[in-house]
Amino acid sequence: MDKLLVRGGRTLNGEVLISGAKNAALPELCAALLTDQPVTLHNVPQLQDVATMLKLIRNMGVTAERADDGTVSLDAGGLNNPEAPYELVKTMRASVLALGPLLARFGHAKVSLPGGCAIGSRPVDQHLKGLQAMGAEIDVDHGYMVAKLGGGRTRLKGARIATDMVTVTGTENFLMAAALAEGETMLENAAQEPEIPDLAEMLIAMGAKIEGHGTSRIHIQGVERLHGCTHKVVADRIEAGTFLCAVAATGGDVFLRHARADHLDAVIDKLRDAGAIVTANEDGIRIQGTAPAYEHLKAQNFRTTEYPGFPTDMQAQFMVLNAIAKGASKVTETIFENRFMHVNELVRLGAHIQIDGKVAVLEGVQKLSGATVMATDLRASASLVIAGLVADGETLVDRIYHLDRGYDKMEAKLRAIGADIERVK
Ligand SMILES: CC(=O)N[C@H]1[C@@H](OP(=O)(O)OP(=O)(O)OC[C@H]2O[C@@H](n3ccc(=O)[nH]c3=O)[C@H](O)[C@@H]2O)O[C@H](CO)[C@@H](O)[C@@H]1O
Ligand SMILES: C=C(OP(=O)(O)O)C(=O)O
Repeated sequence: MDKLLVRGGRTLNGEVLISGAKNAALPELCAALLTDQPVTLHNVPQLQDVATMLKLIRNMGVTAERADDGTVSLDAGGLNNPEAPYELVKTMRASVLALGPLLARFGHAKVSLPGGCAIGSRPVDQHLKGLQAMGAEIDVDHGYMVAKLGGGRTRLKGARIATDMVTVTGTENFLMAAALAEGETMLENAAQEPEIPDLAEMLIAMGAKIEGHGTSRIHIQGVERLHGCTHKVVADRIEAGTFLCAVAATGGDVFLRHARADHLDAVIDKLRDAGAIVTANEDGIRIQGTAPAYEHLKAQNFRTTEYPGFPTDMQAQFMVLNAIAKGASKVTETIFENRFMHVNELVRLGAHIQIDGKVAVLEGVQKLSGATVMATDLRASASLVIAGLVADGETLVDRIYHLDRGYDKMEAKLRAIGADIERVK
């Protein structure tokens, strides 16, 4: 099993090219299932999750080709097996995004329940509730969501859907389903994460009628057919945020080309409050920091919330900064019930952190010391890599298959800006 060996103590300098967003590419690959015409996606990141999603849709009968420049050409004209088997779904929760499009185009679908994962139980009850409001009959049978249209219908019907909480993939499933439904759909309490408007723009390019995307109320007027399109996947704000935290931690001067500062306001505000220098233009974001963090950064309290609040997907990475910055801080996780799995590993590196329910209480330390640590989920893995970059001596991060699920060539990008990091068996 691959591991990452990091030797800490180097500052980072230079330029990093930020890839397309995992959390936009995955729903957008599923959106191609809505039409029998060719769809081309540019800027698709090279990730394990994308490989899994391509496997999943090819298994349905979709033709999907990937070029080295990040272009993926899809043709769901021959889709004849609207099914997502457990073997593929179990490694990637985003497979639930196949349900809305399959149901909308074929009137039936069979998608394995994704199950829980390290960060929490992650139920899909809201997805089911919303699709049922649109006229779907969904049974859970032998671990599968078996969905069909009820009442002799040939298409889903528009509906008003108000979810109990803000759900990102739920909003995406409803957007895709409603695009081909009969009549109007109003999504209340919709997610506003930048990946939602990016998906909506792709659907509009396919002929969908959508208004209000990027706000909490999205209106969709269903159409009978969608056509092919070409779309460029938005830049990955979480990859960019991860590099921002890495450079703030190690010190240095790095430009993140293609990163969107307007998608990272909450994180950039906290970085500036901590003492890092962050500037941005339309080409990307520049961060400048000075080592050691303990002398130049002030720890920040923060609380994860839905966009535009502080993203839960940045909580673990920013926590490393608090662990090595001067002062006490509190980090509150409000989205997932079990997203502090990195804390014990950071403590093994010398961090002072205690967990009290949803709150992690930290006291900054002057230095971390390298050790073997275990990655438990995607962003926890990234936080351990950042910790390794500043720790004394060698840090070996085990189980990095979690990292490979969502970061495009992370160690190569870090090495190019001066990190001492290598992949070992
Ligand atoms: C592929 C993708 O885009 N993943 C992102 C997406 O996950 P995902 O879309 O799975 O996360 P949600 O926004 O749905 O989850 C938010 C909260 O709602 C709960 N919930 C959600 C749906 C439901 O039917 N029932 C329910 O109880 C979840 O357990 C969680 O506590 O948004 C999360 C929150 O920003 C991010 O961490 C993930 O990186
Ligand atoms: C939790 C994440 O992803 P997923 O929803 O794919 O598990 C993430 O990107 O941090």
